Amino acid sequence: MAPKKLAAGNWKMNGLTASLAELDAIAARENGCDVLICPPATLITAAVAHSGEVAIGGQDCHAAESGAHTGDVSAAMLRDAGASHVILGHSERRTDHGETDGQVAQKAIAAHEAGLVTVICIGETEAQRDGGQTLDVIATQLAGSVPDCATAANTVIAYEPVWAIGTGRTPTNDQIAEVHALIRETLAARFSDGNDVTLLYGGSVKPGNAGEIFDIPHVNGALVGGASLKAGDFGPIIDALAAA
Ligand SMILES: O=C(CO)COP(=O)(O)O
Repeated sequence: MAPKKLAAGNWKMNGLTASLAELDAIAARENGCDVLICPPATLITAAVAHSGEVAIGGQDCHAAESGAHTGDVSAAMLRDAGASHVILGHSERRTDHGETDGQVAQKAIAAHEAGLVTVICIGETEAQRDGGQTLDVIATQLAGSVPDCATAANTVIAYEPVWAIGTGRTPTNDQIAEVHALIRETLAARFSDGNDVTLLYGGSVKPGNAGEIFDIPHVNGALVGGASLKAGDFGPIIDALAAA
């Protein structure tokens, strides 16, 4: 089995009911590869009714099944709302909420138990890249954030350099290739089906740079923020992936 291609959109804290028109437009296309949209939790149930072949995911979940965790959402709740995927360990959660690799792994275990596919995010800060620590950071985050129950069927890894998110800056193709090769090598050594895990790149992916990024070895798709909010931007990214 080869890794599946996946075009994933992370709407972050954007989207009201009216935004589902964008999802309708994506669902109505001939997409030619797997597509996932992760709207805010408030929209998941409504999004599922609009999604057609497009998968719907959450943006985070709690590691516990239920309990006194005001404001949090469990993996079972996401599943119950119709989600099939959940993003975990996004750098905005690692930075804003102090999430650690160990916590991300616990959430991933809970998500897999609930039957969700996890999209586990890793990536270096600008200071870490400037300090020559990128590959060490990636290796540490992979070892700590990806649980032993991960398989190619229940896990997707997204490499998102923190300094490339929402900035319009992207690493060079060689820099992306170097990190993706390390991720592939690490997963292949640790998991029997590690060669089949879908690997995404994320950070300022746009219609204009998507084709070039999808030609990089071991890049099987993208996790797209801003450009996933409008079907007119996300559609050409999906097409570039389908054509890659
Ligand atoms: O963080 C991201 C996706 O999770 C990337 O965001 P942008 O595509 O807006 O840079």
